Amino acid sequence: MIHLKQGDMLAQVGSVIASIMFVWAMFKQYFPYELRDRLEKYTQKVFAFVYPYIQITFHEFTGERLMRSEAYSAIETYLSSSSSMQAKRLKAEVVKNNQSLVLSMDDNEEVADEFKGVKLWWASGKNVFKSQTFSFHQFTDEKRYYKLRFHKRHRDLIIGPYLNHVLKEGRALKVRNRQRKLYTNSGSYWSHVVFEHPATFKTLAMEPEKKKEIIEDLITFSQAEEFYARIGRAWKRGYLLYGPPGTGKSTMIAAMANLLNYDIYDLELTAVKDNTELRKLLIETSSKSVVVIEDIDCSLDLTACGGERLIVFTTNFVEKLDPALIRKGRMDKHIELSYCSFEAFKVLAKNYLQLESHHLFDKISDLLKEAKMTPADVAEHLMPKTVPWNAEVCLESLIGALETAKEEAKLKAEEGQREKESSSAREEAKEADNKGPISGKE
Ligand SMILES: Nc1ncnc2c1ncn2[C@@H]1O[C@H](COP(=O)(O)OP(=O)(O)OP(=O)(O)O)[C@@H](O)[C@H]1O
Ligand SMILES: [Mg+2]
Repeated sequence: MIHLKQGDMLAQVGSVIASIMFVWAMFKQYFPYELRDRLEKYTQKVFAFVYPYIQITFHEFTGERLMRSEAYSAIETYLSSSSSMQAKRLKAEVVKNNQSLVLSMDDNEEVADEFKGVKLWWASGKNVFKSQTFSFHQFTDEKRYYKLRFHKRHRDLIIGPYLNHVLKEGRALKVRNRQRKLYTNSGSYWSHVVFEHPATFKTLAMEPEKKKEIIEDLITFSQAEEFYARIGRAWKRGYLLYGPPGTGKSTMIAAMANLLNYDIYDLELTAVKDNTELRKLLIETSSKSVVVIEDIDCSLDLTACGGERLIVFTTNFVEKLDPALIRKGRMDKHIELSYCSFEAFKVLAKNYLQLESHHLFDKISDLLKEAKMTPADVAEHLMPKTVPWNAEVCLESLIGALETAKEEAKLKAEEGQREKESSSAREEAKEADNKGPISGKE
């Protein structure tokens, strides 16, 4: 209703203006210059009083090559949040691989916005051009735009802080809505697929304290653009994830990317010929991304890529890595992923079995202290095995496997002990042998 009224009012103002223009043209022909000049100034004042609004138009396509304007698309995204509440006609677009729907206002709609107590209006519209290229081919060209209208007394607030706020919010929303990508390299070229990994920190089996610390570190990094600029360091952070196979290193990388809404570049070093190729690949990575280098075993020059990147290395054998490679600055944060603890088991039990407690938990807690089992193996026992599904069967199966693992570990330890004893006995006998003939000679 409000929008219609505003439209009517504008139409009326328009016809009044047209009449004034006509009378003014007649007047200019018949009256002396001084009088005209004074009257012109006066009418401008009256005009500004009658219509005290400023309008700014943002066209969809700009520049000589008619590129889609970044400002237009940021405004479109920004308005999508308020327009879905206010506008009556909306356009729908599906993003994030058919998972979410983004609504934006349709042509010739108007929505109001408020900034620091000041009200302003955004209207969408389009110009339609018809062009005849061939005798029987007619093209219709539509050029869309947004028009921002506000009272002229708020000029400074709107042109400066408000428009900055709109562009910033719009870009941030776009990042949140975008479909993320998983890049892999074959040789020195990246190719990508849609990145859709369900892992989150919530489902990652790990001690809650350790998890919290990592999440805080990641979020602090992602918000630290100004800090890095101030201290004069590139906005990058290196993580080293180490631990045996199946302890969740790759899962954690997916959870990191999901937490920060970053793309993933999975760098396959064996496919890279030399440093020039490596540099090319790194330069081509985009910001807001995790560059992953799995099973790192050699030093690398990673100075080539720009800011807002996490670089994550993984290894199964941290003790074999060159200390120069893992020093802070290259790998700022070292995270150990290890065999399943009871805390980590509880996360898995909650995710897989929706169990917070169970009478078998105490037994499992004791067994996990004595038997080493990776979260991947524990998770395997918690997968549904019977129809109907039964949590106790899963827990019993895990207990059985833990007991076997404990037994094996015990046997291995005993065997190790026996080996040690027999080798020291051999050493002693050898020593005695060596001593024997010498003492005989004496
Ligand atoms: N900490 C964990 N939390 C939740 N699930 C886990 C965890 N660790 C392993 N898993 C499960 O086990 C599977 C294998 O784990 P993942 O690939 O992350 O191990 P990894 O440490 O990267 O092993 P590798 O050293 O062989 O690359 C995952 O798909 C996941 O389902
Ligand atoms: Mg892995």
